[in-house]
Amino acid sequence: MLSLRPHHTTFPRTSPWLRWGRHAGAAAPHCLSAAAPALALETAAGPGSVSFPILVNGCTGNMGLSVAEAAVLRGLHLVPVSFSSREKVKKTIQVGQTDIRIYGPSAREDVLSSVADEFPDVIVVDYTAPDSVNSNAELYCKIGLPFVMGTTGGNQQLLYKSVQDSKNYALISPQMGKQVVAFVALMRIFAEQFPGSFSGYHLEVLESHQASKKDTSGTAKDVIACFEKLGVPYDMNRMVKIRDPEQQLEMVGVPEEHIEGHAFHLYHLTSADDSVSFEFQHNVCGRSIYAEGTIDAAIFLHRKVQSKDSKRIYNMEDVLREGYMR
Ligand SMILES: NC(=O)C1=CN([C@@H]2O[C@H](COP(=O)(O)OP(=O)(O)OC[C@H]3O[C@@H](n4cnc5c(N)ncnc54)[C@H](OP(=O)(O)O)[C@@H]3O)[C@@H](O)[C@H]2O)C=CC1
Ligand SMILES: O=C(O)C1=N[C@H](C(=O)O)C[C@H](O)C1
Repeated sequence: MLSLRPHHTTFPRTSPWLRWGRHAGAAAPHCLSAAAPALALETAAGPGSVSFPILVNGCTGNMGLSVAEAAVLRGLHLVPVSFSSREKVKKTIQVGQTDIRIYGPSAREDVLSSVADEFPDVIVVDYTAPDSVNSNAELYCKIGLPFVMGTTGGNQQLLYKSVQDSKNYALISPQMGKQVVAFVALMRIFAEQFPGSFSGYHLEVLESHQASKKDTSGTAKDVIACFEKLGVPYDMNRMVKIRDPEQQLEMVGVPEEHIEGHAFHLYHLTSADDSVSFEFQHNVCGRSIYAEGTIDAAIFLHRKVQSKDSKRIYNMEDVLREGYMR
């Protein structure tokens, strides 16, 4: 059975990708082709450690909740509000000692304006859904709330334009896992140093995520852009996106306990005459790598805002370059 487990150590006689393609590729599913907020804050900051208010949008979801929990553990003040795409949501979510009240879309602007007044040094973190990236970002920019955008998708060009035009501060990255960010940076440098060096090669890309993931991997798109600079054209429609839990267990080798939260990526390059092949993988189980990276990103952005840095838009590579790699 094909296994792409992260700790896979034996060198396969044929590449996992080829075996996968032969047995599974054809069957792979083409899943994608208002009221003022309560102000009680929680902090566990020790003496000397940095602390500031953080508002996590998307706390009803997996990443939002993980980031809120990580924020409390890192001693940040969790602002007790978050939002939902649903109007009729009457809900609070408990994170540590804090009850986070969930508001519907129509309350967003009033609640966020109150937050901006009450917590002038707040950093917003967004882990919502691809179709809310642009409207959320526009609102943060309108109110002047610095934000970390972890949500993937949306119109990325428009996202950058909204921040540029408003002169707001933002850190935007489809990948917050610092070691994965370092890998993508390496691929970018590789492509810049040796453009066209893989001309004539053929690329196959596979990504597997939990069934609830709505979009194509934003990280895979960034890595593919590097392969294109290396001389390998790629049609995004060819990407194999696995969202079916059974296939993930049996063919991808995702551990059962991580079917609901994993991100496995495989890039396979073959020379025109099939005599040479390269393979790159990054396989993540769970979400802690992203939650930790997001808190580092928020701390980084908070420092930039406080120091009134002239640069306003950042990514995770900026965070790593300033010493947050660990
Ligand atoms: N940058 C990175 O490193 C990572 C990025 N991601 C990205 O983060 C995003 C979220 O992922 P994940 O947490 O797994 O997804 P989930 O589906 O688990 O959670 C998303 C949550 O967003 C809420 N939501 C949807 N629309 C809105 C809106 N307009 N305003 C406020 N809340 C909204 C939904 O709640 P409701 O139904 O109540 O509206 C839902 O609970 C995805 O784009 C994913 O690709 C994920 C992991 C790492
Ligand atoms: O939705 C996810 O889970 C993930 N999304 C990000 C992406 O689309 O690149 C990062 C990681 O793959 C997990």
